[in-house]
Amino acid sequence: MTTTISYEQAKAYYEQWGVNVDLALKQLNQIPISIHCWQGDDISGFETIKSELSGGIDVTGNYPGKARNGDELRSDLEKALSLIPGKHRVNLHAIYAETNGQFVDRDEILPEHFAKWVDWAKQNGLGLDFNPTLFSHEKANDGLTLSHPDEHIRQFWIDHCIASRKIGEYFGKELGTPCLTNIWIPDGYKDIPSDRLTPRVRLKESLDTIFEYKTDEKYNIDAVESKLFGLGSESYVVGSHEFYLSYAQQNNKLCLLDTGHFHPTETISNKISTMLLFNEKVALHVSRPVRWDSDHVVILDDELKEIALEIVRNNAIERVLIGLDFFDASINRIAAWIIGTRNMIKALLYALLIPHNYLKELQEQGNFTERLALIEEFKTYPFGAIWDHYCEISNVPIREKWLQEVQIYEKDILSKR
Ligand SMILES: C[C@H](O)[C@H](O)[C@@H](O)C(=O)CO
Ligand SMILES: [Mn+2]
Repeated sequence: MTTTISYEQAKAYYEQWGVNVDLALKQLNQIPISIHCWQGDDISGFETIKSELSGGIDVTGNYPGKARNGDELRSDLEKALSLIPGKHRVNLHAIYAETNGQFVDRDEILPEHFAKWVDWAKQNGLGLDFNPTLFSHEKANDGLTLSHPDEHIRQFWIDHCIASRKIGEYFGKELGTPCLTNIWIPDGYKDIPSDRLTPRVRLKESLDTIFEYKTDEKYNIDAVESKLFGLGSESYVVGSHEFYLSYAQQNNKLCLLDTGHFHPTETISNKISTMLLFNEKVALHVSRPVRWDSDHVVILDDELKEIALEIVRNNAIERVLIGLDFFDASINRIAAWIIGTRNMIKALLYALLIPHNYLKELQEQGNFTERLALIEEFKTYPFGAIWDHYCEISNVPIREKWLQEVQIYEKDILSKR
């Protein structure tokens, strides 16, 4: 069934307001979303000595068919990518190194351990992003890494982060698109600390040492990700938002905002404009916190739309690097990727179809009645027909038709694992 007629009608509704729908679709097509590989295997990774998931994060659910190795994970990602419109990126963690069964500790990982990912990314026209993994390891068992009182443990994680940035640089060189290498650490305390400063002094020193090793920004971009609390670090997290906001500013690094890493009613949409005013770029981990940093699959809710509106109306499409960060093991993992990523793209399309200049003018004039009336009316404009058209011209299934393909893949592939 074609959607052309309803698309033309829908387009006319938006064009009345001066919205150039064809241009919006072109812009949308150029926004890469960095899709996190770890939804595909519940953040297990491929290390020869596997540790339990730690770091104050948790994956719940036991849906069958999770990827057990690189080939399976790449095949699952390919399936998901084939059902998502646009050209995107894949975000890896260090635990996804492939070492041919040899034990390689985290401080010794090398670009060659990611050669299969790079070959695959080349074949599929994808960019790669990267994260050192400072959890699920015996040297992170007490929940402390770069701020650890023991200098040998700190050094181990410093070496891991430097090794990771070299891998990021290798990705950027090989793939012709810079890799975002993002450092997140779990460090914190369950109970009220007697000293908040000393661990932060150590974290700052560790980061300074990590960044003393210079990478070429053409190939590798560094980011630091904050957090408010985790499981077991409810009272204090060393790498708080203020810590990294200040660190990133002072050291010309990107500050990464994860939507699940703030107080439950605090939104990151309200932070983007300020951060854009004082920083060249901002990075995001879009997730969905339900009561806590639960990393539920991203849905098309008000906050997601508001994030997209902030990116689009502030002309910041190239300045906000959008990554996803959710993990749900209670549903088909490929469907999880598709639902979350399609929702992120839908939110961006929604934002691209709003007459922002007119709404901004209304605000300047103090015409809050018309501002509210239009914002609300645009919510029920025929957005779905434009989305369907975008899927159609992108050669991916429209509406829920992608689900059949996932069900077939589940029957043929996942159920046999
Ligand atoms: C896998 C983690 O979600 C990730 O590294 C980090 O970005 C995070 O958000 C921890 O809560
Ligand atoms: Mn995150």
